[in-house]
Amino acid sequence: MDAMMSATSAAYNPAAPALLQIHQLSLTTSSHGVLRGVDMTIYGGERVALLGPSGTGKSLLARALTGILPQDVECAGRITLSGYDITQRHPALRPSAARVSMVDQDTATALSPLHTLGQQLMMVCAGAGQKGCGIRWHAESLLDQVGVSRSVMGRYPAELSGGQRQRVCIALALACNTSLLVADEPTSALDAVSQQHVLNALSGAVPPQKSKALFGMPLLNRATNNEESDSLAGASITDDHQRSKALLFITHDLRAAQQLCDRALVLCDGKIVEDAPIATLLAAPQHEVTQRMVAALQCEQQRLGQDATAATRPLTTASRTS
Ligand SMILES: Nc1ncnc2c1ncn2[C@@H]1O[C@H](COP(=O)(O)OP(=O)(O)OP(=O)(O)O)[C@@H](O)[C@H]1O
Repeated sequence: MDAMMSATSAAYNPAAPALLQIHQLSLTTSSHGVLRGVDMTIYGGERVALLGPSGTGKSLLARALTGILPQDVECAGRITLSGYDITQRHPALRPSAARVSMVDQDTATALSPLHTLGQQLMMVCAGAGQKGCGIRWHAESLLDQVGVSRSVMGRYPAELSGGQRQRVCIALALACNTSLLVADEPTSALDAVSQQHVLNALSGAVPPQKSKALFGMPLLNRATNNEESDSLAGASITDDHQRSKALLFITHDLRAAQQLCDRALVLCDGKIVEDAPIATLLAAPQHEVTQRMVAALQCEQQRLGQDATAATRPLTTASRTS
């Protein structure tokens, strides 16, 4: 029994300071080292953009978080989520608090063409513990949340637009009720209007923290005085892990990152080379790769006649347009 427990339960450290902590993560394919000692931290309530040139390993990093890496990719280092060590741990072997939901660019891999969207959503809701009539009610309320009409419940994926399908995938991710949502280029195949709907849905999926004063403050610091931290946060560290959600948004679209995220990480040559609030990163990029990305954005904005130094406009509410 003990052996079975240790095979299926991830080691838990209730004093872990962050929601997600990646320490010296290295991913090596049969041909080369993709990640070489990545360190990164995400706190509960944060919306973090992961930027970087094509082929630098952003999607592989996302797969390492979900626990489903390609077989030929070797993994070293440590990943902790909600206090659990999830390094190379299959989702089925993780406690629910340490699972990651993923929204991909390609909705075809996430949705079955043979089942209605209602069937698929209700199946996930049931798997996540909803019961009886609550299953349909919960599925429909998730569609409301991502701004898709409840009428899609009886339709098949092929009957929806790409943007609607992507938002249903966000609803599916929400149904899983995980603490970390990873969205890997969810808007790159969409037109501008659909992109905005998807960004709104993601924004509603991981709302900003209630108390801005606590935003981004490491929980470890909050915990130095337990009484004070409890009254400040209204919760213990463990409660924080359980309640707060975070978003990792992988994108090449700096404008989308600017709208949605509070902070950005830049991945290049196997490492995080820049980690800054998104407004700081756009105003004063430090690494040459970031400088190139920001220069490209400014060129595009000038071409479109927009103000290249426009302030960040974080999204706070999801639209209800279908
Ligand atoms: N299953 C695999 N087996 C071997 N190599 C792989 C595998 N998947 C990805 N790679 C390699 O890993 C590297 C990183 O790929 P990845 O898709 O993570 O990059 P990315 O930063 O997400 O790129 P993009 O921004 O273009 O999506 C690439 O060199 C890619 O060829």
